[in-house]
Amino acid sequence: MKTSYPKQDIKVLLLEGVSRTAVDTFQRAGYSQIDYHTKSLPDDELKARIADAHIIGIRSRTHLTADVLEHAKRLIAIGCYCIGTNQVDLASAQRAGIPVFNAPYSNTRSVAELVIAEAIMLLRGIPSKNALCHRGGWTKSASGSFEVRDKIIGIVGYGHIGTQVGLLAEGLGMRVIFHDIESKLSLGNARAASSLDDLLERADVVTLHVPETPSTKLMMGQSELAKMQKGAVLINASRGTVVDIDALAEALRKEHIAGAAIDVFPVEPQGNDDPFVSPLIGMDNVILTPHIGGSTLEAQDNIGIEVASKLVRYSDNGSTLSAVNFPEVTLPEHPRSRRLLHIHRNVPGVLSRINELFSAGNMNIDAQFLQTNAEVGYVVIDVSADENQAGSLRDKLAAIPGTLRTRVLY
Ligand SMILES: NC(=O)c1ccc[n+]([C@@H]2O[C@H](COP(=O)([O-])OP(=O)(O)OC[C@H]3O[C@@H](n4cnc5c(N)ncnc54)[C@H](O)[C@@H]3O)[C@@H](O)[C@H]2O)c1
Ligand SMILES: O=C(O)CC[C@@H](O)C(=O)O
Repeated sequence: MKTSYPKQDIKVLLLEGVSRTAVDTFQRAGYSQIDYHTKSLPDDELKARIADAHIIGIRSRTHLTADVLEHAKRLIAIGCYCIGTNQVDLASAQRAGIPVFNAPYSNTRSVAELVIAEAIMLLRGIPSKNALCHRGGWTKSASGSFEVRDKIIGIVGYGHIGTQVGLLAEGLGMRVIFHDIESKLSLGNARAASSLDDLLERADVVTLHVPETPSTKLMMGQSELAKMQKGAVLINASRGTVVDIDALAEALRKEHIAGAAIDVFPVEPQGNDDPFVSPLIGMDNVILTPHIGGSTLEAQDNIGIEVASKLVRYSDNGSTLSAVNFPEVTLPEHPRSRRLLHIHRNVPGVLSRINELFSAGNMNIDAQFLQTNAEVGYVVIDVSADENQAGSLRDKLAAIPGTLRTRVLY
């Protein structure tokens, strides 16, 4: 399909070693300018490269702050090749008329499998036994080792990952309780706890699956850790900001918490060559992993295709289905029409100004799609017009007060 801006001129910046399936997906769709990096970029370089990019793909290490987005003068879309989107200033992106896409389920199963494996390892006390064996020690004893069968797993955040963990845990004979701020359908025999405290007081394994938000920041602090049963274990594969890591280190030192598996940290290294620093280093009863909960080849390959396909679809067709910060519009193909995209601040009068423009030009609208949220309106207009008319329409649309962005797709 021919687009107003030739595809071969659309610059795609892919960072943090997203799967090569993303590159293949762009290439198959006719995009050839792909700037691929295996790492995240230092702030200065990120600002310099994003200034030129039309599409950017990142994982969790690249922070697209308001300041960085200020430099992104040509950017039309952002792809997070992961579930979490907390690393992007979603409100600033929206204000700039830039939709953000992610892969909401592609690594769910990978995280859930790791969590179950860690629950078994922690309840058996394997991390400490493993560490001691590596030092030439031998602790052949059942003391402090338990089956997971019939134990209670407490899931904090009963969303996509939390529910998968619950189902797998139930398959192992665990009893499942959960806490969520939303009312949730219990799967299998899972039961909602009456509160976070209730969950913490009852669970043998507490596992966290909440997003990074103001309400989850340090939600597991000193007092919450103290509410956990003595000898219980904690798993965090959500975000590093959710747990007060110093308080956790203290609870582990005091042996109130028997063990922990931590995949995410308040501060994570920028890349694989940078050092990892944490108060948990050296604790034998802690499994430390470098934010790889979702890092399986299956998950990463699927994420590469899923997010790249969403970006291609938006760039080629204007569809914003499943954007996380933007009005969602699913669009049919437009083989015989010019398609005009108009993104504006959601203030009164913009739509009537747009429609006035078309009636004044005596132009036939073949189809019109509109979706709004509190901040932004997204109108897509398919119109019978030649290339020049469409170009002049785009300029007139761009002049409407409140306009954030306009594009023409031919
Ligand atoms: N370690 C990894 O590699 C990895 C991989 C994937 C996802 N994650 C993280 O896991 C998080 C969860 O993923 P998901 O797909 O299950 O998300 P989700 O949106 O499906 O589920 C999150 C759940 O948490 C609930 N929640 C939000 N705030 C809460 C609060 N204060 N208290 C209790 N519940 C609350 C929500 O209502 C929702 O049900 C992601 O946001 C991401 O940060 C990490
Ligand atoms: O791949 C990543 O960097 C992040 C993985 C995970 O935290 C997610 O949010 O999906």
